[in-house]
Amino acid sequence: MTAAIVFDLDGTLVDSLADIAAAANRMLSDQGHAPLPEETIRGFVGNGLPKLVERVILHCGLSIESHSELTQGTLNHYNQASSATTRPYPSVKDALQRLRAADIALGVCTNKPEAPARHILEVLDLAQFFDVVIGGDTLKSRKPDPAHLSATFEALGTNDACVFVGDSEVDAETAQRAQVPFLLYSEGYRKSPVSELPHLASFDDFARLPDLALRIIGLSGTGL
Ligand SMILES: O=C(O)COP(=O)(O)O
Ligand SMILES: [Mg+2]
Repeated sequence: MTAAIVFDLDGTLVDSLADIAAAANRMLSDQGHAPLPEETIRGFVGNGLPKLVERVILHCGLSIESHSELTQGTLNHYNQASSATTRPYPSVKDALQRLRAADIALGVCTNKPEAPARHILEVLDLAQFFDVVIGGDTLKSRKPDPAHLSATFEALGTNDACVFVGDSEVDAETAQRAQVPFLLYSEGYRKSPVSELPHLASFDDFARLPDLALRIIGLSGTGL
């Protein structure tokens, strides 16, 4: 049996909001539209780039007919500067190191397109920890479809002793539908109070994650 932990990316492993907002605002600028505040765009993150662009279009009163073109335009901008300011949250790297040292297989299940997801993990020196990265455009399914998460665990070669770690309503729903224990990182892009999201435990500091996760998957660790 291989124990495995799968992580969400945006708002969980990395704080990527400023680069996402910059790409959306460059697309808006191409359309002659004023930029949106980062806080507004924060509320649009979670269901992947096409959905984010759809939310921007509706918010700004642009034509939904141009959805494909504006999604491609936003992705082009994002691919040019996806790691300009994006950084791991504090203690993420140490936590991943500890989990790998405990022989846990690690994967990423993100709604971000796979290419920028892999790029960010490389640039931030996090790619080394992950055997599997499945993006929002890798499969036909994406979170909250539980198939996206199940496929990530299957690719890691396990369907036992699993934990999913994420930051959002979408992640909580995905875990619930896939029947995987869910750990909620409370410092990401969630819109509702922690108490309204189904989760086994929450944490606000990655220094706490290894003990928490190891205890849940029954290996060791010291306390929830
Ligand atoms: O791209 C998004 O909308 C969210 O990405 P995430 O699944 O890594 O949080
Ligand atoms: Mg997220």
